[in-house]
Amino acid sequence: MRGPPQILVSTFVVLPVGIDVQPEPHRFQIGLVPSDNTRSRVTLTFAQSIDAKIAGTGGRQLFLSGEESMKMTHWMRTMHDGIFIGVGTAVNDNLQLNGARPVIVSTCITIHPINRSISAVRLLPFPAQNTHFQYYHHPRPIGVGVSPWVISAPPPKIEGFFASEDHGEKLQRWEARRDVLQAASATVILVEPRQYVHPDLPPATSNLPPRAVLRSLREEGIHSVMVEGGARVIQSFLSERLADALIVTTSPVLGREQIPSLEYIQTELFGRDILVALKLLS
Ligand SMILES: NC(=O)C1=CN([C@@H]2O[C@H](COP(=O)(O)OP(=O)(O)OC[C@H]3O[C@@H](n4cnc5c(N)ncnc54)[C@H](O)[C@@H]3O)[C@@H](O)[C@H]2O)C=CC1
Ligand SMILES: Nc1nc(O)c(N)c(N[C@@H]2O[C@H](COP(=O)(O)O)[C@@H](O)[C@H]2O)n1
Repeated sequence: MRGPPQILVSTFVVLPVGIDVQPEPHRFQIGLVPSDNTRSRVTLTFAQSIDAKIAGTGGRQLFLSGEESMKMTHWMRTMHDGIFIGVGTAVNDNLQLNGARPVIVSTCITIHPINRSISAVRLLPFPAQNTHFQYYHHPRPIGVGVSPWVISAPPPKIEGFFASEDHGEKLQRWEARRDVLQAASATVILVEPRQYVHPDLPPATSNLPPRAVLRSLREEGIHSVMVEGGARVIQSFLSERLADALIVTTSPVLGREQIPSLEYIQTELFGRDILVALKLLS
């Protein structure tokens, strides 16, 4: 493939008049700076089935994209300064994330399976076994890894009715987890957690505030991020209207497992609609 696919050129690339598309990804400038230039620009992207699933039952990773659209996704990664995912995805998928600096958003504020772990080694399985870390430590011809950044916030001290008596312990666990990540080459970037509205109300969300996250990334020199998921990250970015562009791959499969197998027939564009034809196999 010579240069990025046309859809990415149309969406992102700003070229001076008369200049042809060049094959080196780093020569492209991402167009469309965000209106608020104190934060990184966001491309929100994910792959879904025709019944709008991005993951299988129990969060099982779905391999939705075909060869060509996965290549397109890899191209898109190289056109951004960072690839952004939630810790749910980092732990669930054995991802490579090649092409740009991976940025993982992770919080210890409320219960997450990772936070429940006691042992420092299990606090985040990501560094030890993940393919991306393996590339970083043992670069291979298919892609040299870049050490990941993890954005986090220490557990805040909650006062009032919902005060956590074990705050000291939680903080210690968070520090141990941070040390494990740093020892495995990750850079940990801190952001201010959300402020709770009232001390007598339970914390509404464990999420780190996306806008503050994007501001700190911009301060670190990340001008554009490709936000890949997972479900909760997509939801929180969309609900705060933090997407400058949206690229969605729709694959001709059904995500629901109880549906019998389907034979793929054809995909065709009708104007701006995508028509997918499938045959139900009895
Ligand atoms: N089809 C696709 O394109 C993709 C699918 N996936 C799938 O998504 C699933 C994982 O999704 P989730 O479990 O929802 O995890 P997630 O990857 O969305 O991570 C959520 C976690 O990130 C942390 N977080 C911190 N700040 C946050 C914020 N502002 N918004 C949201 N989360 C924040 C929290 O600890 C939260 O529990 C996996 O099954 C994975 O295979 C993931 C990426 C792409
Ligand atoms: N575009 C796309 N298509 C799919 O079918 C997917 N499952 C995903 N998921 C995202 O890509 C990551 C895995 O890709 P690499 O192994 O790094 O190439 C996965 O973790 C999700 O972020 N995306």
